[in-house]
Amino acid sequence: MIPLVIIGAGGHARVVIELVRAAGRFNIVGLLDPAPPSDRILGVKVLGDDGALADLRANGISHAFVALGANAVRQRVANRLAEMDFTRPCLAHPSAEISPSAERRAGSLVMARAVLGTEALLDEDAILNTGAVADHDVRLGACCHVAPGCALAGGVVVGARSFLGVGTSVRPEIRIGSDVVVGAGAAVVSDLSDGIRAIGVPAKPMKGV
Ligand SMILES: CC(=O)SCCNC(=O)CCNC(=O)[C@H](O)C(C)(C)COP(=O)(O)OP(=O)(O)OC[C@H]1O[C@@H](n2cnc3c(N)ncnc32)[C@H](O)[C@@H]1OP(=O)(O)O
Repeated sequence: MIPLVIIGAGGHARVVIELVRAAGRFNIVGLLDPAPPSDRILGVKVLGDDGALADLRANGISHAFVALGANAVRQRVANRLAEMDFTRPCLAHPSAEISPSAERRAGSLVMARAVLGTEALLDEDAILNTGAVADHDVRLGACCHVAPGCALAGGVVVGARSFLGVGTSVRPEIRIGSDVVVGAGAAVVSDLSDGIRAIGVPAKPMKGV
């Protein structure tokens, strides 16, 4: 078992802890969080905040995973880990369906019962959450988050740090830019440019944004 430190102690981190235990490859040595809800989360000790990273690295811990839901924050912490020469593993729940031709990059996460299809890409620190489907040739950008139950048809592209709310459906070949937010239950049937917040069926930009 490879020792692993997890950054984060919130709801997302709790799901990651259970996923790591189910996958069986890593031994969680502790969590780092500046304001944890308690000093133990699902039995894992909180060791301090990010300030503990240097000591952990010096003591031979080489693997770390960022379990923070906020996309921009996750990216910032992941960059710091990379600078400190930590390895960010790709994690996947054993019940996930990952095509042998799909590509996953450092720090990416595939939750329970999610599907990553043929020649799909899950870029660095991106999240494919519980039961979400990213079908063939989908490209999920760095630090994006596809929430539970989303359905992305073939060839969809999602840019860096974009967030697709729970149950979003996306038509084939659609391009969603970077830093986009799509509201829960939306149906995306036309391209969305960078920075847009969109809701509804069909998805339209939110008023005043
Ligand atoms: C494991 C996990 O839990 S992963 C996390 C999953 N989380 C999600 O899926 C959350 C997705 N978030 C949303 O859908 C949010 O509502 C957002 C981001 C789209 C908008 O949030 P806010 O900016 O706070 O919007 P707010 O709640 O103030 O609503 C503004 C208006 O938009 C409407 N609205 C908000 N979200 C939606 C939506 N998804 N679809 C349709 N209408 C919506 C509201 O009814 C409201 O309408 P009104 O002005 O007529 O009253």
